Amino acid sequence: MANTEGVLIHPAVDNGIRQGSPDFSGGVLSCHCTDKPVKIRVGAQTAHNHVCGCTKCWKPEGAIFSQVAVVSRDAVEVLENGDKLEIVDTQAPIQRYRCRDCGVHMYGRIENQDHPFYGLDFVHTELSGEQGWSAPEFAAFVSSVIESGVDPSRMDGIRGRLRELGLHPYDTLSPPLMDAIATHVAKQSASAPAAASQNASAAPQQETVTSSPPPQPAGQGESLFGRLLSRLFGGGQR
Ligand SMILES: N[C@@H](CCC(=O)N[C@@H](CS)C(=O)NCC(=O)O)C(=O)O
Ligand SMILES: [Zn+2]
Repeated sequence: MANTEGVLIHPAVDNGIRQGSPDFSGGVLSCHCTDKPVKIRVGAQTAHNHVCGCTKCWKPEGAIFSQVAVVSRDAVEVLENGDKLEIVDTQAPIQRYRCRDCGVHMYGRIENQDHPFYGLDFVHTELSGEQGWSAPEFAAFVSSVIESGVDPSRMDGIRGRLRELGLHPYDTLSPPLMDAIATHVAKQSASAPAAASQNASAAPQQETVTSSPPPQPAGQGESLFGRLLSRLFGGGQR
């Protein structure tokens, strides 16, 4: 049994997980600026809340995981000081809007309509004073915390603590989300022109989900899973 004593994940979960309210219908997120804070209305309950260990998602000071959930992009509205928002990485599949003064990420948006999660924005509900937001359900990209400087020897304790909290640790996303992504990619592959997938000497196909990874020529041995990861997350295989 791993020693989980003193392992901190994120302030929103370290003292136990607060359940969401079924009738909760949203609130206002504020950045950390005391002067002219950016304010965003999220006008609906969130879904698929989780803690994420990747290096891209915003984490509060000292936390090794972020807490991030999705909501329909139609429910997200910039209320105040939107002129302070800047996109962290315009090439990333998720365009994260941060306050240029305090660095807090206010929302992440997918502009590529072929992305499996198009239509959903990513938000950090801890930025709101309201209670009732959907509770975190699992831990994603757990091994990625090593990329942020966590010593690999701590991983047993971190995974053990996540399990104690009821946040099952995954090194990508949870199985239902990975299945949804794979279903989307499989449908796209099935509807692609037959000639493109049958002719190994054909020109490389354009990537349809993310803009960042170089397109892979059909028939050069890359697995469906590899294509899925690079299309979704915009990098190489992990
Ligand atoms: N190991 C990588 C994983 C990054 C990653 O794939 N993050 C996921 C979860 S947030 C993603 O969807 N990335 C898309 C993006 O950052 O736009 C890291 O930690 O930087
Ligand atoms: Zn992440």
